[in-house]
Amino acid sequence: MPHIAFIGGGNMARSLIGGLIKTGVAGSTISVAEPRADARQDLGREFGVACYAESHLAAANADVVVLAVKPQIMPSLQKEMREVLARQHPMLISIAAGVRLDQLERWFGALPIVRCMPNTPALIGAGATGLCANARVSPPQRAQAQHILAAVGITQWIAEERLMDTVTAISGSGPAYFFAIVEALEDAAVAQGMPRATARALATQTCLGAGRMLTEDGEAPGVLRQRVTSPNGTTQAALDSFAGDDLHRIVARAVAAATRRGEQMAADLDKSL
Ligand SMILES: NC(=O)C1=CN([C@@H]2O[C@H](COP(=O)(O)OP(=O)(O)OC[C@H]3O[C@@H](n4cnc5c(N)ncnc54)[C@H](O)[C@@H]3O)[C@@H](O)[C@H]2O)C=CC1
Ligand SMILES: O=C(O)[C@@H]1CCC=N1
Repeated sequence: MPHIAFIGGGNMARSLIGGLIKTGVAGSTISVAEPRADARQDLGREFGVACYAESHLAAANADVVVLAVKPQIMPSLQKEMREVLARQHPMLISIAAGVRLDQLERWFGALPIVRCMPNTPALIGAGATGLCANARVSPPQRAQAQHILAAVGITQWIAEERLMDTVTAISGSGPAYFFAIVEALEDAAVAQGMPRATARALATQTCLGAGRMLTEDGEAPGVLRQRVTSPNGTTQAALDSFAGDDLHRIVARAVAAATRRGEQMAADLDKSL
């Protein structure tokens, strides 16, 4: 069993650890570095993992080190981690938005590194993760990285690293877009006089139903859309309204803004050094 160390024990690390434990990974093969004492206590109690306040202690025996801190924190880890990483030579897996493979190599050394982007549905085993590896990652390490992320949902390898910012803009941030649409549907129904609880229940279940049809039916989204749309019916009226407001352009602009923000976050890290 490889030993996995998580640096950062926040939301995403908790999701990944929970997923790994559910797939049968022993808590004793996982360690976590987390500065917040209450989070350390919770993780230890819930999953039986060893928790440390200092990163180099968590990484001491690790074959795989998952970097699960905020992007802005990442460069500050190098001082504490460099020695243990040089000794252990683990595979690094970064889940930080924006942060590029060349930056990770510069901060942490010539290691096998996988940059990936999961999302919060990982919490319930329904995550979507894009992964991208540097040339030092061996085929078994690639499989190992995929195995860790597959514990919390589907995985897709991304050949061109620049597209990792697109992954962030589509699936990393994506859950928030669907939550925003449910909020908007709910508000629209409330504006027409429906009680909020009823509106929320209907909009939420519709989101779940549409998501399940997309994943279980195997049909393209356009085909599923057409099946709802009776000629000259209610759906057609709503879709015409969306088209009039140029929904595709609205979505493309939002995705471009998220992609640019990912690129900008990495550029800011370059400047801050
Ligand atoms: N929240 C999301 O939807 C997604 C987040 N991500 C990425 O995951 C990473 C973590 O995000 P979250 O889990 O949401 O954040 P979070 O804030 O819940 O977790 C980060 C944890 O790192 C800890 N930390 C801070 N300094 C540390 C240090 N020096 N050593 C060890 N731990 C330290 C914090 O106490 C905190 O518990 C970020 O880089 C983010 O870009 C990736 C995909 C989705
Ligand atoms: O908003 C963010 O920056 C992070 C990355 C993807 C989802 N949340």
